Amino acid sequence: MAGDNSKITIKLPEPSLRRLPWYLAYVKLLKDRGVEYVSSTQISKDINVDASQIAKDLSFINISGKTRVGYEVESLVSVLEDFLGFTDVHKAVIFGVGSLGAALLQDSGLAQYGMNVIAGFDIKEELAGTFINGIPVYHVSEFEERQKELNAHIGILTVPVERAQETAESMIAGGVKAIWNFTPFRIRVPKHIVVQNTSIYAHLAVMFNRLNNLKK
Ligand SMILES: NC(=O)c1ccc[n+]([C@@H]2O[C@H](COP(=O)([O-])OP(=O)(O)OC[C@H]3O[C@@H](n4cnc5c(N)ncnc54)[C@H](O)[C@@H]3O)[C@@H](O)[C@H]2O)c1
Repeated sequence: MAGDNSKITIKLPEPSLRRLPWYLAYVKLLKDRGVEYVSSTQISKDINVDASQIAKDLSFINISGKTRVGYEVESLVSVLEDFLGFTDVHKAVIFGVGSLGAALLQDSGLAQYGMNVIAGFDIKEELAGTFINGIPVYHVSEFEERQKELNAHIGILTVPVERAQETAESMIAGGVKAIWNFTPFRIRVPKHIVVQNTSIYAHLAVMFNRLNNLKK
């Protein structure tokens, strides 16, 4: 059953936290198909994660299955979305509106996961005053002033690697509390700032490595 204290108050292990969005994507599909209940065994079969692991992961959030029928799909969707913070609106700004930054501005998928990108900032004068996907792009020099109204707590970092540290610092000076870092640079930040490094290339290395192991 869904409870009302399902927000992130519990500290669950990171591997479990990483699996929760998979469960969510899967149960959302079931919901769209009109399925009412799902068991951990069924989830396990379809997404290839051990059933006992699923039951354990879901025990961290405030939902329990019913004997024989399993979890109620609709409440599982809403409890997972709520727990993962996808129903909150996190306001974000993007620094570096180049090929990656502009692609992220185009991505409507972020909003579905609770990330509302409200502005882009770049050093290129010609980008200032333009809009991508309806989102305004400003010159970086305007950040502090704009931030008074934007009040974004998340900064998405897509500047060239050699600009990463200084840009992270100006984001923090402007009130950003969490940085989603797409650059390959390991930025240094004060302890209270959350940093999430994301690289599609890091996943490539894992894939290549597994592929090579297959050949042996
Ligand atoms: N994590 C990933 O999976 C992934 C994938 C592709 C690229 N990247 C990284 O993302 C970054 C951007 O890549 P790209 O291909 O979009 O580059 P790009 O050159 O197309 O875009 C970079 C943009 O940043 C702007 N910029 C430069 N200095 C700035 C500053 N101080 N403040 C604000 N904007 C500034 C530039 O004017 C440009 O528009 C690079 O660090 C790259 O290594 C990461």
